[in-house]
Amino acid sequence: MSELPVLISRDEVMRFLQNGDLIPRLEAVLGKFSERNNAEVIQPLRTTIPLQKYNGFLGIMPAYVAHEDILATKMVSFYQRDKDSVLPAHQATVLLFDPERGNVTAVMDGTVITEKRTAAVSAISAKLLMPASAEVLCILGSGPQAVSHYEVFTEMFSFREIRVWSRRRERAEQFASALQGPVTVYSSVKDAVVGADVIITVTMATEPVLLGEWVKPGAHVAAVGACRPNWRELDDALMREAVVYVDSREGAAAESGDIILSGASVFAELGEVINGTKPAEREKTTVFKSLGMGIQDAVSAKLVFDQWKSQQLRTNTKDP
Ligand SMILES: NC(=O)C1=CN([C@@H]2O[C@H](COP(=O)(O)OP(=O)(O)OC[C@H]3O[C@@H](n4cnc5c(N)ncnc54)[C@H](O)[C@@H]3O)[C@@H](O)[C@H]2O)C=CC1
Ligand SMILES: O=C([O-])C1=[NH+]CCC1
Repeated sequence: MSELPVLISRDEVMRFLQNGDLIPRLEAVLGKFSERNNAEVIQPLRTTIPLQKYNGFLGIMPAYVAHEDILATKMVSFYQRDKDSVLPAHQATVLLFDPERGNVTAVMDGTVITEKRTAAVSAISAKLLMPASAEVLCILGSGPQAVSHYEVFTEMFSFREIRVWSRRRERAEQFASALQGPVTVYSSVKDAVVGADVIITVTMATEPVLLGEWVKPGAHVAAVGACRPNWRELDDALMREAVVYVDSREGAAAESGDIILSGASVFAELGEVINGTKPAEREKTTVFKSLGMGIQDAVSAKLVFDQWKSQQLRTNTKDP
């Protein structure tokens, strides 16, 4: 009989998942994924169940990463909430398996994993694609993804100015006052993005909020929202003018309204740039269209579990 799985809480995931450890693992697995060797990385397209009655979805994201021997599945629910709703938009759980025996070894909070690994992947895109002299960062949206993006972007890069816009100004103000450093709140998207070198879109919009005519030539856009084939965050002009990078070509072709509805062509996967098989067109306007991948959750969950086990070992050796 297999042992019962351990339960790893939100606070523990927060403590164990540090960007410095996470980013190299994400880069490695994105590179492996783009090699398209099915014996190395297996990640079917996300299965998404619509919950029409509640204006939401349940996404199921299994993955196997052979070089690290990680088998995991994330289940993530996401909802279009009313402006005044206090319910969270996203909640997730990750199951980590023993790939040899087939039993679940750990059940852990996946909400923090989703927040941190998504932001870390956007930071990898910026490291590769943003202009060399990027000074102004603009964040559109003020939810948990805005917070995790702010955290990793300020940890990894140094910006002279950071701007935020949100659908409700008071939410943007709350976001700005809860953070460590100075952030300027804008009431209009146009004013927020004009002149920005890096723009992160982390909204729940279903229609374009960011227009190409406002985007500075050579800027880098990390487009993180709009994960349904009929949802948009960016307009056709931006999608067609920019060099478009994605996390997964298959995922983008099936799920990204910004790509499907604009007819934009995908230039490369981030993993191809990491592998050196496609160039990073830093001097051009670039869009990284992120949708999220099960392999990103799998490597994050393994890192959390390894840290959890090390902590258990330290505690047990202290208390004979
Ligand atoms: N690419 C990826 O791997 C992942 C993407 N996401 C996506 O990132 C986005 C942000 O996630 P959270 O911060 O958790 O969401 P959230 O719902 O907590 O925050 C979303 C923000 O968008 C704003 N917003 C909502 N509807 C809008 C509209 N129609 N127009 C403009 N702004 C609007 C809200 O006011 C809020 O500031 C979502 O689209 C989510 O699905 C989330 C997880 C992973
Ligand atoms: O990768 C992910 O977990 C998600 N992408 C869009 C909504 C949730």
